[in-house]
Amino acid sequence: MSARALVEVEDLEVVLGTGTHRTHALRGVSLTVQEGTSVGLVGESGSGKSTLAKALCGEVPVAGGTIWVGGGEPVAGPHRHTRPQPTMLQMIPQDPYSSLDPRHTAGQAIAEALDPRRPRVRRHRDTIVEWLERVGLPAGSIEKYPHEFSGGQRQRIAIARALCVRPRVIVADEITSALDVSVQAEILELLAELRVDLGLTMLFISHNLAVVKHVCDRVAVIYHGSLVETGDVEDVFTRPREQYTQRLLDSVPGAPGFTLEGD
Ligand SMILES: Nc1ncnc2c1ncn2[C@@H]1O[C@H](COP(=O)(O)OP(=O)(O)OP(=O)(O)O)[C@@H](O)[C@H]1O
Repeated sequence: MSARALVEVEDLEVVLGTGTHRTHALRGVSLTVQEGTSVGLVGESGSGKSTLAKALCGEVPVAGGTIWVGGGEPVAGPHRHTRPQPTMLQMIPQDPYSSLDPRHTAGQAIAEALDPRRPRVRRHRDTIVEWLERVGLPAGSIEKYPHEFSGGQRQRIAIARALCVRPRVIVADEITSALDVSVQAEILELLAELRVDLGLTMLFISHNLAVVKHVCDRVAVIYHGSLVETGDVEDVFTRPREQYTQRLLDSVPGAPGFTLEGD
């Protein structure tokens, strides 16, 4: 693992399902995420983006290859399958409607992340309020239940839950796809601010190339389970080397030179 790499994936193979539903979801994937950078992962639906995110979090079995998160021993590799330390890597879930337990208040949700063995709101009140405010929610949100929040507010709670343990790496898998277009930009703006404040390293998965261009320094293009092109986001999007990347860029309305609103 190179000196500043926080995530390193080497020759990763993932096979999902059984029998006729068996899919070779990742084939020989190698990827490095350097500390402090934001790497976008793009590719069409079914190309393997979520599978790679899950493999990093230890949520799918690895059939071959090795994953390191934060150096030291690999988290996944031959005869080894563990989850990264919560303080090393956290995932922000895609759907804030299903990721929060409807029976738990926002305060409880954050307390569970902070202290899974003793998730007492009273004990962690100050830290919980600090995180609620940091993600743009009032302190009074601590007593409220998920159904009392909008989708965007729920995603703010999910972000607070992921970041309150101060992970060094964040995996964000389509974190705005379940939200109204009007709040998507607000959530991305919040994530960008927190990333700078906390010096986070990020793997950012999105089918929206304009958003990736806005949020990421580097990009990796995945096609049928294999990485076909990796590089500086500006270079790859303006001078793609691979035909598949060009096709992906051509599928964006208005490409080339596509922009995000306000970009
Ligand atoms: N549990 C499973 N069993 C069998 N095949 C699966 C399973 N989960 C995913 N797959 C298959 O693995 C491949 C990669 O899926 P994955 O969800 O990683 O793609 P994706 O790029 O994230 O797609 P999307 O953009 O639609 O979320 C797809 O062919 C998918 O059908």
